[in-house]
Amino acid sequence: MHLEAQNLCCQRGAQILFSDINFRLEGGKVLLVEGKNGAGKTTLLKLLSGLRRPDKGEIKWDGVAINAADSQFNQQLAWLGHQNPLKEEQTALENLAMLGAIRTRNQRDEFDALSAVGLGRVKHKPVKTFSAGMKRRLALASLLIADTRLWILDEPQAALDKAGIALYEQLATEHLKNGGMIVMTSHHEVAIDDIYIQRLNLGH
Ligand SMILES: Nc1ncnc2c1ncn2[C@@H]1O[C@H](COP(=O)(O)OP(=O)(O)OP(=O)(O)O)[C@@H](O)[C@H]1O
Repeated sequence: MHLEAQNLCCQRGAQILFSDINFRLEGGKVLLVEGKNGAGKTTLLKLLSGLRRPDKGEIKWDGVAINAADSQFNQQLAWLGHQNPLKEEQTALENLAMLGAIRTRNQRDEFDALSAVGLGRVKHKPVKTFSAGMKRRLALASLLIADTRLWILDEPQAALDKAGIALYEQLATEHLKNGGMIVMTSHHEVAIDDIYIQRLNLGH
């Protein structure tokens, strides 16, 4: 499986954010999308997730346009934006069950995923009692129960402490070792082995 972008262009108002973006991402690779504040990283991730259409160019999953009727793209995608898709009144376990229901599941259960991100002891607590870092950990747990090849993650490490960042890097590396792919942004260096890394700099 592979994700491919061909001659992508995106305009916002009169401003051309980026043009002629090309890449091909294979299993076992992470694409680090780099660039300053406002360079268009989030916008590019939204295009790649199918949440927004490019002004020009094509995005293909295994050679098929991601918005084509016969595309397998949506079954293979786990998207995590800036904001955590969590319900404040519900517990960690309830939130994870809800997030699990919207994606193809793997064999891992919610309890195991919550333990893996260090939230095992607060699984029955409502999310409104969580810190920002705990909420991000919970959002990341949703990736662990999904059977999706591609993770597209906008600043997955935001709000995480040092241990949380290391945990994310470890989970990401496991996903890559299993043949998964990741597209992500980060304003910090990401400690994932160079052999997995592909970079895309949006300049500006
Ligand atoms: N809803 C919107 N309407 C109009 N312009 C927008 C909107 N959202 C973003 N923009 C513009 O698009 C540009 C790119 O924004 P984007 O969020 O993709 O950048 P980014 O690289 O992710 O930034 P950051 O590092 O701050 O997260 C910015 O110049 C911004 O002003």
